[in-house]
Amino acid sequence: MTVTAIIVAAGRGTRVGGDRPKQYQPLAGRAVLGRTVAAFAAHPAVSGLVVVLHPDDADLFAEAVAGLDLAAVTVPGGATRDASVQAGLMAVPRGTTRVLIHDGARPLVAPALIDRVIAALDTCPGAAPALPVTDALWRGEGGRVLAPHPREGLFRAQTPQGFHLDAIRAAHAAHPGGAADDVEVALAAGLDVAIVEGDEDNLKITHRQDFARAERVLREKTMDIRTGNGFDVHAFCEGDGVILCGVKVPHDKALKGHSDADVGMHAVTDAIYGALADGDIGQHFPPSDPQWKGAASEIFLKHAVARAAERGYRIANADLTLICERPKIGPVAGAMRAEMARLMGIDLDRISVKATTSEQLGFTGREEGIAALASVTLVRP
Ligand SMILES: Nc1ccn([C@@H]2O[C@H](COP(=O)(O)OP(=O)(O)OP(=O)(O)O)[C@@H](O)[C@H]2O)c(=O)n1
Ligand SMILES: C[C@](O)(CO)[C@H](O)COP(=O)(O)O
Repeated sequence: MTVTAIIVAAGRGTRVGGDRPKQYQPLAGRAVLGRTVAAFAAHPAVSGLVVVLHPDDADLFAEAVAGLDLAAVTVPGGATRDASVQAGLMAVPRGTTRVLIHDGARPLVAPALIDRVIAALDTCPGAAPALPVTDALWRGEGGRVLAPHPREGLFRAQTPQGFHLDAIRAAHAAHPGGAADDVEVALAAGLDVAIVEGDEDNLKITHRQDFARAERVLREKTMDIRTGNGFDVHAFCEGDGVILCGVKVPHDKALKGHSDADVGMHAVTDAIYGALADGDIGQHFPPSDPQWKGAASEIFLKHAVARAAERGYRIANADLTLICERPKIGPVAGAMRAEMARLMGIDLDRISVKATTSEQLGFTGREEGIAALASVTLVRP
């Protein structure tokens, strides 16, 4: 079984309008047709690709698929959709036994939907995705409802519509033309067509507002949640206080470091870089660089927060644990949270600062320094 996808894209997109046909207009930064072609090119069960183009669109097509490693045949389409499908059917590579006929204007087709159509062709000469009609239906005229229309047994047809090649070629050859889709052509030839489960996201860009709908779907699909962790240690030295989370805490020692040695803020900063897979503080602010000597650590934190925002992430929450016998953190934890929330531009209930001793064990137990451990979650909606 060798499957070829035929993507029909020779229409003019008159209902959408614009300076170029809808399939060449950008959808979240990438041409509609570039997305459609990429979906089939990446599908492991699809070995051939035929794209049916309007004769005027060669340059637009080249631009739409630039950067894709594509082995596609392109052919000129006709004046109607079914004429374009017929042109595609004549151009499929030798050895093709099954074809998937798909609208170039349906860029959000999912691999699982393609799988369902291909699987159904094992037992039927035709298979197409569809969704049952769930709204009530009426017939209407002149802005008035004439009568309800029964919706039982009604489906909304989608593509790709799959067929055994010889059967659909013969069906198209015998059809007078004017069919809405290839299932209509197949049925006219007496072919059996299986209905497979469609997908609400597999919408067809038909009107201008469909771009906004498709962008919403894409945003949902690209939602990203990341977590990062950070760990830091600073040793005590002579002094009269430490800076923790931007708050000066009185103590009989200070923390030693190239910057202000704010161990808590460093751990949170590294957790943000970690979630972004974007290195660590030492990489962005090398200790060998004298300009960071004694620097306030909020410079580092604000840098990491800005890097996250640039990539479209917001900070969902940060959780910091300070490990030390002294100074006591409880009395100043509220002030630390408030300062961290201010610096990170997040609500107070998204930042936690807590502390533990190490039961007098290890270097923190011997009061040689403070350790800090942080987790951060980033969300890109
Ligand atoms: N002569 C045609 C007409 C349509 N199509 C393709 O068939 C698919 C479904 O058609 P439709 O959404 O109606 O696209 P257009 O014909 O371009 O839209 P309009 O009717 O608004 O002009 C589209 O991918 C379209 O490019 C085609 O290849 N050849
Ligand atoms: C083939 C099709 O996508 C099935 O829903 C649809 O019929 C083609 O688009 P058109 O707007 O009907 O031309």
